This record gives sequence, structure tokens and C-alpha cells, in this order.
Amino acid sequence: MDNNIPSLTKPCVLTVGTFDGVHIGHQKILQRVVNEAKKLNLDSAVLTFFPHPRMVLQKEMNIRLINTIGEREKIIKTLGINQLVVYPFSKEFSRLTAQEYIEEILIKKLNVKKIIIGYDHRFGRNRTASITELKEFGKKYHFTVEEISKQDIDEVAVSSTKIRNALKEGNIETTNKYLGRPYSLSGVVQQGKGLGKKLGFPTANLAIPESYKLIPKHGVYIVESTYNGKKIFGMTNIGTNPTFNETKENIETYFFNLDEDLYGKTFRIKFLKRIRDEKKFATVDDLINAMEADKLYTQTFIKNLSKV
Ligand SMILES: Cc1cc2nc3c(=O)[nH]c(=O)nc-3n(C[C@H](O)[C@H](O)[C@H](O)COP(=O)(O)O)c2cc1C
Ligand SMILES: Nc1ncnc2c1ncn2[C@@H]1O[C@H](COP(=O)(O)OP(=O)(O)O)[C@@H](O)[C@H]1O
Repeated sequence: MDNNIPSLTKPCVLTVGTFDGVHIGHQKILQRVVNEAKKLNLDSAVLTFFPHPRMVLQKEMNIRLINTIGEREKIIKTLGINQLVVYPFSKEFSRLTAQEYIEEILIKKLNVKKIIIGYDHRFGRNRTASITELKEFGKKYHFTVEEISKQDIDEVAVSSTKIRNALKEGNIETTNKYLGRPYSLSGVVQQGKGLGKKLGFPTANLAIPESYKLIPKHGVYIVESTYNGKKIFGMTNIGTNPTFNETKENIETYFFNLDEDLYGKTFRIKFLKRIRDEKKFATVDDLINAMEADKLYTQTFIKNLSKV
């Protein structure tokens, strides 16, 4: 018996996948699972994997993900899924035959009565089994299969890879449209070089605990956050501070209308818009002028936000 995941007592409607980003395409599938479970008076369930199969099988240690596992869990639960099962993906798991996977995991552990899954889903050792085999197994093990058609999937035209590429290009507009929410990062404020205050722009330097979290392209961004339960805005610079000939990557945010010691505090910054590339300025005064211009631009942006 597999002890990596809990046994679900109530029968469920299940979907399976990595769901990195939990983007609008994923959300549509999860919504179908929730609705179908309500209709059949069953639990709605998701089987997802962490670490990412590509980290384990292809040893892609430098793959970056849209969501940390904590973010993924929170978003999926917010969508109304009753049972979220995170399987600690391993080589051993990947070697299960289709029969073993269905019997040991889906039936004995997850108590599956219905599976809602994309037309191109593959499973079992070397991903040899397809939805046709899944339907065959359904007859034997008494579950039904609802296939999400190619047309339904293509209609959304969104993928985790497209979002990763948009973030690498600093394309926040596309990223946020595909995610159905702003891209965000959460980290703890660290001590920096102590230069920010001297420049008139103190910046909270965030350390992100999850090394696999995707950091957007270097540059300057408008962000939103919350502090003491209140919405605040800021401008974030992601980069190496080339004006000061630094090389280490920093994620630092100047918050508007705030003057407090923030060291050790946790912030989640939501990316709203990219302003410009990070530049190497000839003088510190040129950098300060650029930050003043960023500030004016951001203030106009925020004013227009509250109008809509
Ligand atoms: C809105 C904003 C824009 C920035 N743009 C640049 C830039 O284009 N080039 C650069 O070298 N540093 C840029 N910086 C980073 C400053 O150089 C940085 O805040 C300063 O080095 C302070 O670092 P410290 O927090 O470690 O003291 C920017 C910072 C902010 C807040
Ligand atoms: N409006 C603000 N935005 C960001 N940080 C602020 C603000 N006001 C005060 N701070 C504090 O100042 C620190 C940043 O000052 P800075 O001179 O840039 O130092 P450091 O190099 O240590 O980041 C932040 O970590 C925070 O504790």
C-alpha cells in the first residue's frame, strides 16, 4: 500500500495534473470537477505532483515554476476543491504500470468514481497509457471518464509554458491575463547595502525562500501589496543594481506612503505593470532622476486604477 498520500473515505470526482500557475485553462477544468461533484453528491478532488516531474525525471534542477507548492495548494482550494492530494513525485512512482497506478492510487487510495481529464492525458510507466485505456480500466473498476476535448483546450489557448515565457520577457499583461490574477512573489525583508535611504528611496529587499520560483525579467515594475491589512502600492526593481557595479540579483521595493522598519517582515508583491529595463546610469543623480520619473509614472497609473 502506498503511504505517500492519504486514503480518501468519500468517493470523488477527480482530475490529475501538475497545474503550474493554476491558469484560466486549469481553472475551467477544476470548475468542471467542482460542479460535477456537487451534481453527483461526491467530493471534488485533485491529484497533483511535487516536485515537478521534470525536476525528477529529466533532472531539470533549473526549471522555474509559476507557483510555489504553497501557492498552488491555496489557489486550488480557493476554487472549491474538497480534497487536494499532493503526491511526492519520484522515479519509483513514474515506474508504476497503468494497472498499478489505477488500482493502488486511484481506486484504493483516492476512491475515484469519475475522472475528468484532457483528451491527451497519458499515464503509467513511460506514459504509455492513454484515455482509451483509462476508459477500459473504468469498466473494470467502476468509474466513468469525461474527456475534455481538444477544441475546449485549444479555445483557451493558454499554457504554463506560455506564461513562463511571458514572465521571462517581463510581459506582465499577458501573464496576468492568462493567470486570471496578478503574478506575485512572497518573501521576507532582508538587510541590503543601506544605500536606498540615502537615495531618498528606501527599498525592502525580499528574499524568496523557494529557489525554484520564477522571477520575472530584470526591470522596474509597479506592484501592489498589503501591510497591516491595508492595500499599498510600490515600485519594484529586479536586477543587479549595475549603477553600483553590483552582480547579485535583488528584488527590492520602494513602498508609497510608508516609513517603517520592515526588516524580517513578510510581503507578497503582486505585479501590475512593467515600467522599464534596469539601466546602468553614469551618475547616481541620473539614477535618482529616473526613480523620480518612475514615481510620477506609478502615481498616474495608480490614480487611473481607482477611476475604473
Ligand atoms: C523604482 C526603482 C528603480 C530602480 N532602477 C534602477 C536602475 O535602473 N539601475 C540601477 O542600477 N538600480 C536601480 N534601482 C536600484 C537602486 O540602485 C537601489 O535601490 C539601491 O542600490 C539601493 O540598494 P539597497 O536597498 O541594497 O541599499 C532602482 C530602484 C528602484 C526602487
Ligand atoms: N517606504 C518604504 N519602502 C521600503 N522600505 C522602507 C520604507 N520605509 C522604511 N523602509 C525600511 O528601510 C529599509 C530599506 O532601506 P535601505 O536604505 O534601502 O536599506 P537596505 O539596503 O537595508 O535595504 C527597508 O528594509 C525597511 O525596513
